[in-house]
Amino acid sequence: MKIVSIRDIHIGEGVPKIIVPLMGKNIEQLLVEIKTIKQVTPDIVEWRADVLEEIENLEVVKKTVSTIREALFPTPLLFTFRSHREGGNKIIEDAYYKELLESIIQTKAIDLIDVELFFPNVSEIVETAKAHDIYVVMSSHDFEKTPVKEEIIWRLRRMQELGAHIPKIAVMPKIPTDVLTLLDATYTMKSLYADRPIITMSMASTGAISRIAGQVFGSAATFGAGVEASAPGQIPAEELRKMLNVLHTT
Ligand SMILES: O=C1C[C@@](O)(C(=O)O)C[C@@H](O)[C@@H]1O
Repeated sequence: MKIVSIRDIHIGEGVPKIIVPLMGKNIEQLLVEIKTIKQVTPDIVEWRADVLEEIENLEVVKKTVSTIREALFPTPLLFTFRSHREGGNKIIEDAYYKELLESIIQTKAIDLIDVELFFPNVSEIVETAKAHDIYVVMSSHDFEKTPVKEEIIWRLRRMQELGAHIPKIAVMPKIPTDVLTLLDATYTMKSLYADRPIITMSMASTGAISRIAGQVFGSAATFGAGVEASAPGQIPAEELRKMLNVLHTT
């Protein structure tokens, strides 16, 4: 089992790591948000760059990422541009998605980068990330439903084949047993196929249980809300920490 280590954070070992999203629309908002979320001592911070007003201005994005980096260091930083088709905030051209991700990788101001499984040319972005020692969190989101167990496992295994350091999937439950499907797929993946950490979650309040049960079923990290949630069902990071500690120690 490969552990993903960034300074003193070891993903894939011990209690699931708490990832807190940054949702500011501009640098001023982001800096205020950083001050607040530092109080909950996140293990990792995710910058949801698709929320940034000036996302189409590459120079602004690069400047913003280095400001965030400076304000947060040594906390590991995950850069995410969530595409509109997977629940994100902005529609951009595929060519710009690639250019954006590769430019941010080249700044080396981040530790991890989210790359969507269903994006064309994902292998090229993975190669660029690896060449710059940036970890790839490959992701897939289904905001409409929970795919069947085999499909969830197929996607996670495909991410592994494509060289992701951390495969990740988020799905929406329609009924409580959909949450069981996600947990079952997670456990099977973890026990039979995964040779590296994976992250899984079932969204909305029905799925919230999956956000605290990672250590039991095999999800190595969990997203907890800081100032603003980035997906439905996220538990505030402070509460999440307490819940994980209770489950870990008993
Ligand atoms: O992929 C994910 C998971 C997520 O969608 C969630 O459900 O917590 C939140 C996103 O910010 C993150 O990029």
